[in-house]
Amino acid sequence: MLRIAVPNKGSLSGPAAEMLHEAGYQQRRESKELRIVDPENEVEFFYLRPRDIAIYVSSGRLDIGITGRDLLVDSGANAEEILPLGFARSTFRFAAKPGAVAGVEDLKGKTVATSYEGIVAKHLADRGIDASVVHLDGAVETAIELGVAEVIADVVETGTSLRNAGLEVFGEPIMTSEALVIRRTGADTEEPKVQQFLRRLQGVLVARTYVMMDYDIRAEHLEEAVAITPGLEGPTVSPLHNEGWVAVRAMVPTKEAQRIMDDLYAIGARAILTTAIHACRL
Ligand SMILES: Nc1ncnc2c1ncn2[C@@H]1O[C@H](COP(=O)(O)OP(=O)(O)OP(=O)(O)O)[C@@H](O)[C@H]1O
Ligand SMILES: O=P(O)(O)OC[C@H]1O[C@H](OP(=O)(O)OP(=O)(O)O)[C@H](O)[C@@H]1O
Ligand SMILES: [Mg+2]
Repeated sequence: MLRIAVPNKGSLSGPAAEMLHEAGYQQRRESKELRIVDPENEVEFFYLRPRDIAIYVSSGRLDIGITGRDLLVDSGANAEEILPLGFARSTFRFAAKPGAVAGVEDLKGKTVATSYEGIVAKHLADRGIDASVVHLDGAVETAIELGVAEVIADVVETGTSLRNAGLEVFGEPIMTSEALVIRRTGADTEEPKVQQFLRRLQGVLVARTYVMMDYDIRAEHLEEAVAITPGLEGPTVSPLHNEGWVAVRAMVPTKEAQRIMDDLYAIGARAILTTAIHACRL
């Protein structure tokens, strides 16, 4: 039975459970449940604190975990990312009162508050900057107002929390993060059960990012049309009853669907339709 760690709280937990559900796995019904068995898929899910997941996976007791890249790096655990999942996207950045700090080189002798001590201490050490790091559990933005630190390093998504606290980012992002599937470093990812799990999640990712596009076009414009919609392995082309015309079917990225429809229309395609993909195995 495959043993998988899933975040039990915070920004990762809802989207992770939703993705697993879309991939056909049973998920817990109550937020207090700490583990469930999905006998049909031969998987056991453990609901753990996101921060602890890399540690469990590195111990080898759990086969796979879902966590954030920033949490993985911060933990220093012996685990590696095997599939990025595209949600909980964020950057990790320094911030301070406007004008208080010119750049990272200015941090010498200052105090930095953060919940990600591992990332910050390494970032400073790599640059030979001697600054103090204070660990706080959360709501780090308030640390400056309350005099605990001059600088913070925290997760930034929209920047709203920083703005509300009257703070500004400075320097380059320390890292960019998103949710990941992780595995113990060096563990065999070719194992059939692991591969099946990854293929299912990849199916969800593809279904979320692609739509199926169908259209009719005169055969003499087919090559031009195929250049616009190359599909994954190549589009399906079928003859139409109406001589001189063909029907084309190809997957296209959802974000580009409207632009692609305009381009196809411009070269003479008609009856251009898109349909959602509910599940897929590439
Ligand atoms: N506002 C956000 N937008 C996107 N991702 C976020 C956001 N806040 C946290 N994350 C990501 O979620 C993960 C942190 O999960 P965790 O559950 O510890 O934090 P949280 O969502 O801040 O929850 P908590 O309420 O426990 O602080 C990290 O990978 C982080 O990058
Ligand atoms: O840039 P934004 O869109 O504002 O998002 C970033 C904020 O979201 C998270 O906070 P959370 O609500 O989890 O509280 P926490 O600081 O206590 O973890 C994170 O720690 C930032 O504070
Ligand atoms: Mg938080």
